[in-house]
Amino acid sequence: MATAWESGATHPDWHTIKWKPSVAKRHALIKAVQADTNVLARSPHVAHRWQTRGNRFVALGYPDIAAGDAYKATLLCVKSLEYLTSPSLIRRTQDTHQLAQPQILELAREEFEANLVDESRGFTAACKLSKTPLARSAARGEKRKSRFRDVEDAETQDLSEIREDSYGVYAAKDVQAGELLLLDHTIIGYASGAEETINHCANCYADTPHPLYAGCCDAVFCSGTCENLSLNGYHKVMCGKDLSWLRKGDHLQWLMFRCLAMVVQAGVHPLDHPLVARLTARSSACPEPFSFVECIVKPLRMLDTFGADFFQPQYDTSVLVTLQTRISTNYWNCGVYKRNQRIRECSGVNPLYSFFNHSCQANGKWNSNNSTSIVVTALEDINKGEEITIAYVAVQGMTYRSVAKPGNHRPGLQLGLGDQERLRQL
Ligand SMILES: C[S@@+](CC[C@H](N)C(=O)[O-])C[C@H]1O[C@@H](n2cnc3c(N)ncnc32)[C@H](O)[C@@H]1O
Repeated sequence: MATAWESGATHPDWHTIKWKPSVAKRHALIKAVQADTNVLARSPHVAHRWQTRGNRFVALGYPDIAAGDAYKATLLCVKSLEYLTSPSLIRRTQDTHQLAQPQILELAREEFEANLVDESRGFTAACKLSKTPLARSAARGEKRKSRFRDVEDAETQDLSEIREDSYGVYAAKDVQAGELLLLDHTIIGYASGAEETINHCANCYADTPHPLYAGCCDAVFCSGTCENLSLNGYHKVMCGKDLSWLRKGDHLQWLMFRCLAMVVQAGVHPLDHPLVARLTARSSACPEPFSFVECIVKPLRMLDTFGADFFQPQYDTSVLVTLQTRISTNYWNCGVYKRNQRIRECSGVNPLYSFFNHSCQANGKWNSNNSTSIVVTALEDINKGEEITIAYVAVQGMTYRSVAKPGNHRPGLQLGLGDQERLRQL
């Protein structure tokens, strides 16, 4: 169009467009179209302007002209997506969600206090949650977002000078080398290679010789714990759905899948779910690669699969990207070997394990135990009140060690007979 559009040059098509505007509305639309046309002459590469003008043409009864504008808007969107999917792009995450929820901290504390407790046998919890000075140096110069704002930590008065919001796991009692410290099941887990076994637990992927049947589909579980975690956590929204489009072996994708199923089934804002709200945010100084398909297309398709309306504000792109970043900051991954053969690769985001800080001279050791459940044991005697750290990187390799076969453990890692018995029961 060389000049501003003029009404009357062509006739409206009221056969295709059923709704006729009032005279006043028509005048307003014509003025708006002329203004749009002038703006487009100056800035022709703004997709939404073409779309807006196209919508006005539809309302005025010119669907053919509107189609041309809509097509130009589409071409511009495709072009900008090509730019946005460029592999050189990285995400500088701004984790801006406010998590001022003291109850999240309280819940995590209660979970630590209840872990491995068996009053009839006199077993008490070995771990507790407290503020840590470890991340202070890492946080220096950067204002960290508070997840547990307004919480007075009475137990850590001696650390009152610590302002950063970083937590760690501490010994709740004196523990001995080799002692079992924590058993942490999770909803957010995945294992590749598990399909080769006859039966594997649909929640934690452990080999399951005595399966419990879900009833609704052919899923089986290794224990009542996993059955509860699955059915009450995420299974209902994914049961019977076609998942063939999800790539096998892509761990982060499957962790996101479980996480989204969990928040949809719970019907809460993804970042408010207690298992997400507790996760530490990634420092904005550590950007991540961006992939249009992985970060946007797949999560939206997952939400659609679960029957969620992804146009709702709680599924905004910034929320989904934050969720993904939280997962990638807190997930663990390890290969499982049997007679030097890699038989499985497991990964997960575990609700209690995610509070352990890293040390190259760790006093604790983690093992995924051929499933997505994490077992933490003491590598040395640890005094009550000492921080329990683990090595995030499994330098020694994660060899296949069944808890039922203590001979497979490295020297110093043997579980006591009582611990083996406890693990079998859990
Ligand atoms: C899995 S979380 C560990 C728990 C975390 N401190 C919290 O408050 O939830 C991992 C994050 O903790 C911090 N962290 C863990 N070990 C650390 C260490 N040795 N020094 C500094 N920061 C550490 C880093 O911010 C890391 O991204």
